[in-house]
Amino acid sequence: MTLNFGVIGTGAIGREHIKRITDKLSGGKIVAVTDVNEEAARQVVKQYGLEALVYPDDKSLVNSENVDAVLVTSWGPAHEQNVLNAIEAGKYVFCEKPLATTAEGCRRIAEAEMKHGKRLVQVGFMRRYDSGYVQLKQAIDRNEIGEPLMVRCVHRNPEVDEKYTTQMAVVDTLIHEIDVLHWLISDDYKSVQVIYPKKASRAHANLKDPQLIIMETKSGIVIQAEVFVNCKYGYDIQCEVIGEDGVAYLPEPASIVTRKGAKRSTDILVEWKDRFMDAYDIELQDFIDSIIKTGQPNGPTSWDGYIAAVTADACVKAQESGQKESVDLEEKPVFYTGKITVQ
Ligand SMILES: NC(=O)c1ccc[n+]([C@@H]2O[C@H](COP(=O)([O-])OP(=O)(O)OC[C@H]3O[C@@H](n4cnc5c(N)ncnc54)[C@H](O)[C@@H]3O)[C@@H](O)[C@H]2O)c1
Ligand SMILES: O[C@H]1[C@H](O)[C@@H](O)[C@H](O)[C@@H](O)[C@H]1O
Repeated sequence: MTLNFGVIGTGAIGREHIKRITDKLSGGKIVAVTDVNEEAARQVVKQYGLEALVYPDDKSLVNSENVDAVLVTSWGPAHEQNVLNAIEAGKYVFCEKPLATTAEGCRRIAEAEMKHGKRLVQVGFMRRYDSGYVQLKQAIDRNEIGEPLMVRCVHRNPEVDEKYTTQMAVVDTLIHEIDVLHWLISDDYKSVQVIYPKKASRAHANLKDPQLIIMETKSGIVIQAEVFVNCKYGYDIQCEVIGEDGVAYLPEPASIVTRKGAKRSTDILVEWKDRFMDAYDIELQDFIDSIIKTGQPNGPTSWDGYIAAVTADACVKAQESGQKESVDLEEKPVFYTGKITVQ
């Protein structure tokens, strides 16, 4: 069986996913595309030689009989409606982060999915598929460093444009750590706090950058996460888990080491799409395979999207208040507690 995809949003990551489904992965085919900029969608069909129709809007694409699964790679504020339309049509959906820009929006998606009665949605939290994070989780789960006490992590981008706001440091960037860390340490967030260090001179006038976010979990683990989106030197993701008996580090991407001119050096990546290239491949292949084999997606759920959004909302509140803010999560519905096994 082939899973026929309709893509909403043919911008940067939309094109990346279209390329990987077409050229690298198995079991999926792009049959429909749409973008508010229709010309951009036409261009993508031409550029990648797709046998795909261009639809005038997301609703007509979602309702097309040819489309089995919808790939949502539009701007964040459009995601909620895109996903709700897909659920209403009974279609599978792979939605890039954020699932919705508010916790209420994620809740509405989870309600609609539960009402449908079967899992349809997977959220693009690709770090759970990154081999480095997977190894780190295995080390923690095998008790190799003892009980985790603290986590230190870094999320640095070389630069951002003028549209990037102080809030986006949380809802667009930290959201990856918010998702992957509670999965990594199998704990829930209790409170968050945001500290603004001295502002980087390269950050534009309205952007507070860098930011230090402190998150405390229910069991008392303290996480220090740095977001610095004008670091200039590269795209740098670091994570260090400090346990009772030892410390475990997220592996650095493989790179050759050179010795030259009295220096020993390794490269640092610059683009986000290169840093998690394999993880994007694996997450989308898992989406395709699990649907074909089990009739349901297997990866991060709408409820994971909801947890991330509630935590992000608390961080935004903390950005404004300067105080510690609580993370108030509803209890996970039974619908989202099971794990599907892909043979
Ligand atoms: N997982 C990751 O690491 C990762 C990386 C990059 C982007 N993203 C997420 O993917 C999404 C897209 O990001 P991007 O960098 O590709 O942005 P982008 O601006 O390059 O592309 C977005 C595209 O969506 C189109 N669009 C917007 N609203 C639409 C709508 N309602 N219907 C149809 N088309 C619409 C735009 O015209 C644009 O072509 C964002 O939510 C972003 O956070 C995730
Ligand atoms: O949308 C991008 C993407 O999610 C990257 O992984 C992150 O590093 C950037 O900060 C964000 O703007």
